[in-house]
Amino acid sequence: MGEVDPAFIQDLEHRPKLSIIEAEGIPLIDLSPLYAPDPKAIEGLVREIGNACKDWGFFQVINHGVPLDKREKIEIAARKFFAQPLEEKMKIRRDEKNVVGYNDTDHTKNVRDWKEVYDFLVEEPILVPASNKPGEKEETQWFNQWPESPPQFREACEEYAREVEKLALKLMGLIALSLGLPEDRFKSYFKDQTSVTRLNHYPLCPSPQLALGIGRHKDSGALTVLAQDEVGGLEVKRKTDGEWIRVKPTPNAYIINVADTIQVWSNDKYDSVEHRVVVNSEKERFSVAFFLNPALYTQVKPLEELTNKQNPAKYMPYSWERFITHRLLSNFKKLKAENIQIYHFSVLDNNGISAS
Ligand SMILES: O=C(O)CCC(=O)C(=O)O
Ligand SMILES: [Fe+2]
Repeated sequence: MGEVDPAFIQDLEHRPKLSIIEAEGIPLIDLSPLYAPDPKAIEGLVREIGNACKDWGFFQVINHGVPLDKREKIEIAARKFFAQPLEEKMKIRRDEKNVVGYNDTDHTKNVRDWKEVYDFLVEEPILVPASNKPGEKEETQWFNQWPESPPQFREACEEYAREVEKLALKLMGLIALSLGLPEDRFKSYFKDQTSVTRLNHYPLCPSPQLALGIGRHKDSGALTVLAQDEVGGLEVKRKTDGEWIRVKPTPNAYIINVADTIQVWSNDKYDSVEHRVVVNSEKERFSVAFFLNPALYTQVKPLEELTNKQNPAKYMPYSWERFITHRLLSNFKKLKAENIQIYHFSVLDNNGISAS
């Protein structure tokens, strides 16, 4: 990636501003009560999590229980992997058959992102329909594609994902409690999870005012656990006024965001919030995102306990299989139409995609 190809250039309204607003407001939550259970402390924590989900859709956590050495190991492995020549990385490139692996041509809302990524499934293989055509009968399996080098890359990735998965599931328990539900309310959805871990590399960009590392978007799963390095660049759209707020790097903290599936389960009590990544011309940036996704056979719909006559379901049920296959099979190329979104299943705003 040298000069800025027009494919990367954002429309004027989406270009990053030169002035940065750093996020004082994004809550920093101490999870230590989880590990020294005192019922009173957990109550306070649940309240904090609920408020953060409602007000921001984003928060950072410290004392989260993920060992620092696992994070350091995957960060080193990621740097070594991305530092290899392109032809080496292209050996494990993602395509319509192998939906996880390396890619350097992701588009978000039809503009190319200034980044390269490596994805792997947390549980594999996953048995899926061979295409996202309606009525597809043929099945195929999704597998991880591991690079030959650097050595210990696979081990670093797998160990990291196991630890972050525990944190993600604990957070789902706290979120359930914050919605007035039993702690294990969401547990069964993740028994056969389709979670993905993504290594992101944002190279130096000669024109950071024109392009974005990843354009504005919402994550589609349940929640995301993100490790960003010390460079910074993640921006969150503040709910109160729509301003883009920079999330300040906090050493060894994780950034958590509510994603689309929680928005639907909670019947819009918690929103999935837009975010994006600004790149820079002096420092390359790395991040690791763990997307906690439900099982393929999940029918995503507002939880019955959270809906009633006064507050009817705002979404029609939709199949996670359909949603994720659509996203994974299309996210590496320019689309003619907008990608699948939860509002396509909104009861009020259904513009034609049937919820099968
Ligand atoms: O790199 C980051 O800080 C965020 C990446 C992100 O939002 C994503 O991969 O969905
Ligand atoms: Fe994201």
